[in-house]
Amino acid sequence: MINDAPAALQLTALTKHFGRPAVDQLNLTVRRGELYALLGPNGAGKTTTLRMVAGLLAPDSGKVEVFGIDLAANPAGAKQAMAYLPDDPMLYAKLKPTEYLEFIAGLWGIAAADAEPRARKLLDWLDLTKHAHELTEGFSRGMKQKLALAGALIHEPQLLILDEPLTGLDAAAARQVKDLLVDHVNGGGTVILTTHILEVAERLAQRIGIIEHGRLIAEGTLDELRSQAGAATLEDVFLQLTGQP
Ligand SMILES: Nc1ncnc2c1ncn2[C@@H]1O[C@H](COP(=O)(O)OP(=O)(O)OP(=O)(O)O)[C@@H](O)[C@H]1O
Repeated sequence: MINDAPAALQLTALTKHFGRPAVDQLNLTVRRGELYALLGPNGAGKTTTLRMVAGLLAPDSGKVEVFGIDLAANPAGAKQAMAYLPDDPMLYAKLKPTEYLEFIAGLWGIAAADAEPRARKLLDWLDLTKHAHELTEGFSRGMKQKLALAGALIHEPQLLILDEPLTGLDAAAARQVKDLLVDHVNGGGTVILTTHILEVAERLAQRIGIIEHGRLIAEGTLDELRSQAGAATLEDVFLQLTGQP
């Protein structure tokens, strides 16, 4: 049962101000084996939250724990267990996908003999094998997004943290990425993602959190959210809770 599973990610009173609060005393738990969708209007604090979880932005206060490891006390240990895919991933234009993945694997200290089959499997999975020998500078946005995802997965992290992973992907690419995420969770892994595509949250997430002004204003399964709000669809729940017309 997911509800009884230990926490993969635990945020306690996480806070970040940029002049005004972007993330405000945020408490959030994602259980092991869960796909958790974090929704919120523009500027709600989703990306700021994920960047703090990934260790790219220091919180003003509060705590991030990844599988019980305190990110501030043991950043290397916490980061080993997770992967972060930003919404505008950076690739190296002059590398080919295989070279890129081997380079990232090298940063994680993965031996070439282990990295090579993993890279091959990921490229295959994301339908990039036919582009394996092309420079990434010629890649479309969707191809770059998929390669960045492969790079995030190369060290076989248990926790995937994904900021808008499906934006800009065509239907086939979106399906590949969704299948990969579902597969990760079915294999015992954990995913937290942000999305503005409510259908993605409805179809993929075991639990959904809605954040506004840096605070969690609702959380639950799709059915729980619908019945709490007395609304028929997630879109109705979302617009009702975030006070949008
Ligand atoms: N580096 C920064 N400097 C100043 N303000 C920032 C910075 N990063 C984020 N903010 C502010 O923090 C707030 C939260 O932004 P954040 O990007 O986390 O929102 P979001 O929920 O991811 O929004 P979106 O859905 O539009 O991507 C916003 O008011 C934003 O302007």
